[in-house]
Amino acid sequence: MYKNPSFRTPFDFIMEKTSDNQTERTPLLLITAAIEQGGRTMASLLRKGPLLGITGSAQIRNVQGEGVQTLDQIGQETFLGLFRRSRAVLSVLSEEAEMPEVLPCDEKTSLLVAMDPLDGSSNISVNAPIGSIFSIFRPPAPSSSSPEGLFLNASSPLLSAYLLYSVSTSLVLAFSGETRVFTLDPDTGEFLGDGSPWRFPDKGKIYSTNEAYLPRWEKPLQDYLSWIKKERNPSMILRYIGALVGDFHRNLLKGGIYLYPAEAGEKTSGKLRLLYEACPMAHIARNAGGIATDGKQDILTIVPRSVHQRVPLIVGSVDLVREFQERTGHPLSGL
Ligand SMILES: O=P(O)(O)OC[C@H]1O[C@](O)(COP(=O)(O)O)[C@@H](O)[C@@H]1O
Ligand SMILES: [Mg+2]
Repeated sequence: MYKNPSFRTPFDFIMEKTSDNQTERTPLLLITAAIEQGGRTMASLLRKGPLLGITGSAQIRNVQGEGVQTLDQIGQETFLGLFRRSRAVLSVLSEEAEMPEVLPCDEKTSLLVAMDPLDGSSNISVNAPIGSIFSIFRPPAPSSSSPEGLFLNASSPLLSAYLLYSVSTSLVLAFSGETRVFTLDPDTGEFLGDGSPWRFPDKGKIYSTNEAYLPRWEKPLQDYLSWIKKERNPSMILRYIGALVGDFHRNLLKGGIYLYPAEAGEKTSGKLRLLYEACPMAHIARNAGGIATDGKQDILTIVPRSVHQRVPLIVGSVDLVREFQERTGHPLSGL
């Protein structure tokens, strides 16, 4: 198969961006390689899906009380095993485990990984897009705190990534001021991209949200949705996949805004988890010229109170998120 010689790999990206940061180069390369390997494994399993009997429920509930799918478990074991073997990860926090797991590591500069190994679980059984999400943090100094303390005191992500398993498998990496998009070549196993930074396009017109929950939203949010539908000029269109990775990716490529706000009742802090869903998407958005907020505050400035903390998330193109903030009464300052 013809390979465009100008294609670049995640390895090239990290090498280029760490030319003046040799200390973190090795752990970042090892961690990125683990994410790529996990992506290849997951994509290859997903190609056969129901034929392998892996698209059903595992008949258990996770620490958050949510039903666990077989693929949630496979994702957890796959990525955890790869991070363990990398010996570059000090601790892994996962949606699928109550406490962060401390791993054996060689590197003096080992890093922290927070992950949602399988995002969009409800899409598995219907063969719709799903993903895996990662944020990589520097451990706080001194790094002798408890496993949870490591994550609660870490600063904003150093590198963020997601894998999207869909018509093809995409790997999106945000690091050092750039967001880059790579595609898995299933023949060679390489993730390849054109080497250019990705920016949210101007003038996006997509909004993505589960409108079924609108009756439980705060009034300013309901008014914003009503304004989008009846008055906004130019008008917008609704697209919702129901997997954060898929919805975010479409909006990143086409321009749009994703909303999962707080709700009255059970989801007073929203649904998405700060450290391994909202934070990585906020970091990827920021590196692509976008913004993320919980409605009042930039997601990247929120200091976590617990490792599985949930937050409302509004993320996307800068103009659309600013417009949302202005119309709901919390204009973002300094962004
Ligand atoms: O069904 P809802 O409430 O719209 O939820 C969809 C959201 O829930 C999630 O699926 C949560 O992900 P998990 O599969 O990792 O639990 C998000 O990816 C997605 O945006
Ligand atoms: Mg998720």
